[in-house]
Amino acid sequence: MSLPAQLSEGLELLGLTLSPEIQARLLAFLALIQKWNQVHNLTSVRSPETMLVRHLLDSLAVLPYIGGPRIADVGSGAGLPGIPLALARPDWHVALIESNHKKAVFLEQARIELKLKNVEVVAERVESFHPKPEFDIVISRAFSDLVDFVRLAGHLGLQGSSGGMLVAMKGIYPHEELVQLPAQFTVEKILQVPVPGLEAQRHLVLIRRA
Ligand SMILES: C[S@@+](CC[C@H](N)C(=O)[O-])C[C@H]1O[C@@H](n2cnc3c(N)ncnc32)[C@H](O)[C@@H]1O
Repeated sequence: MSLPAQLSEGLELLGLTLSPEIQARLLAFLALIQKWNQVHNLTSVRSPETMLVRHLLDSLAVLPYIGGPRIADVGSGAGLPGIPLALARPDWHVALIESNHKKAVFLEQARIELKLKNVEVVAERVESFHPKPEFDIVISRAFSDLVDFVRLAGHLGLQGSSGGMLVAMKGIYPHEELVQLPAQFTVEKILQVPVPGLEAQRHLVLIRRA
């Protein structure tokens, strides 16, 4: 199956309707990661078909469970899940927070090449970033355990009265990490999210201030 056909089938299975133009831009993002991967090690995933599942569909699978309009992607790496979310929801503002210089340069290049007007690249450590207003959703994938996530990034969305939420994208159900969560945070929901073509499990942990 061609890559565009694989993407449109995956989106259909996720129940997402994205225009042909947005689908083409999602594939352009994958092509950009592949190009940079030849020189810089942005991701260990090499095949475009596997990247499509593990990077695009996995990122987009969270869409039904989150709302905008202000999203922070903590430890964004190659822009995951932030860039697919920004492409799929042009009316949201997405901040990609990444402390590694080489990866932040890639993110800036992706922002320019993909003409992502709704993306901001924050090339610093998340704990030093104190934006106003806060974010509605603070999301991370493969960033840290839950305790460090709330410790380092909680201030981005849970300080004020805005009712922000932290969303951790986890693999298997994170029993041990949940037990260690400080009492000032409460787990609102844990959802098992199916990702088309992904064998591994994906859980979303939704956290609010207690
Ligand atoms: C394992 S990668 C995950 C990247 C991406 N989220 C993904 O799922 O492919 C974790 C990223 O977090 C970044 N990172 C680690 N500590 C950070 C911090 N304190 N502030 C911002 N970024 C950080 C690292 O540079 C790295 O790119």
